[in-house]
Amino acid sequence: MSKLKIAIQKSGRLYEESLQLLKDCGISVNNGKDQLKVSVENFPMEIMYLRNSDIPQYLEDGVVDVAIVGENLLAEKNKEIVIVQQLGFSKCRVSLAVPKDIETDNIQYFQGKKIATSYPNTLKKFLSKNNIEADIHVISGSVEIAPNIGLADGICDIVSSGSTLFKNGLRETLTILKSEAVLAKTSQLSFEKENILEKLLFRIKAVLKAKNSKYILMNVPNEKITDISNVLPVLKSPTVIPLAEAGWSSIHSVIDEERFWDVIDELRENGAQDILIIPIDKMVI
Ligand SMILES: Nc1ncnc2c1ncn2[C@@H]1O[C@H](COP(=O)(O)OP(=O)(O)OP(=O)(O)O)[C@@H](O)[C@H]1O
Ligand SMILES: O=P(O)(O)OC[C@H]1O[C@H](OP(=O)(O)OP(=O)(O)O)[C@H](O)[C@@H]1O
Ligand SMILES: [Mg+2]
Repeated sequence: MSKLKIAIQKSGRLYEESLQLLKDCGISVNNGKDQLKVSVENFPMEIMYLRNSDIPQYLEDGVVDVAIVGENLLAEKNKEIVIVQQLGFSKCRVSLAVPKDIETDNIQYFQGKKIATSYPNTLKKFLSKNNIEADIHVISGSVEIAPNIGLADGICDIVSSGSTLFKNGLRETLTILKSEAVLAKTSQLSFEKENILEKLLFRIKAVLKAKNSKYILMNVPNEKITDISNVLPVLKSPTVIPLAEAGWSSIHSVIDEERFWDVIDELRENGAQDILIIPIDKMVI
């Protein structure tokens, strides 16, 4: 029987959440120490631990079938790879930055300048789209140090919280692209493997949907049930259960994580009491 070969990062920014996602999908991973290839007992899958930067090539060659990788890296390597699902973690951006005493955010600043980066293709594409000619200096890490040691006038690198830029006296000026972890696949997957991928994707979607939603329940006077139901963004219609105390009901529903503070204010204004918000483990709709 076929097994889907999935690559995840061996160590680094993507490792923990990639592994956690697979575990949340019910895939039991028995990590042997320093084992780079692990088989899974309860799902037709084999896991390979690889360097993030090597993954696009392995995907293009079909050495691995699918992988969890940074979207920015796929943009940089520009290979024949299909993004199957955005995963919502390791969010960052690839940006240009300059020493903090340079006041302009104008891209013209970079005309004829030297820029250090680990993402030369992304940078080249962006500069040529904006008719800027610059001298690109490729380094593989610690890019933020380059202006301080006289290696470059600016940098192009990953920014997340911005603290690395700040600590190195730099300032973000222009964002080139936004990135998050994605599930990507090789362009030549067999029918059998596509089926396994479908099953995996079904589970991933249930996990992601649950992560972004909360179960909400509250007590409501019966005459307010309609008002409250109109406020709640529901899947179908809310569940209404009578309480032992006459004239009161308990309303249950699901709301988006992002919206719940706004909704809670409206619910209270409409007479809801004893509001509970509970995390959801999986959500299949
Ligand atoms: N500070 C950050 N915050 C959030 N996401 C990040 C951050 N830095 C990197 N990433 C994302 O995580 C991915 C992996 O980054 P990481 O630094 O762990 O590995 P790497 O240096 O690209 O690779 P390798 O595994 O080849 O050593 C990046 O491609 C990017 O998408
Ligand atoms: O905006 P921040 O939250 O400070 O994050 C940005 C930093 O994170 C990444 O480096 P990482 O720590 O992964 O080290 P690396 O260069 O060794 O990959 C990236 O290359 C930046 O240097
Ligand atoms: Mg890094």
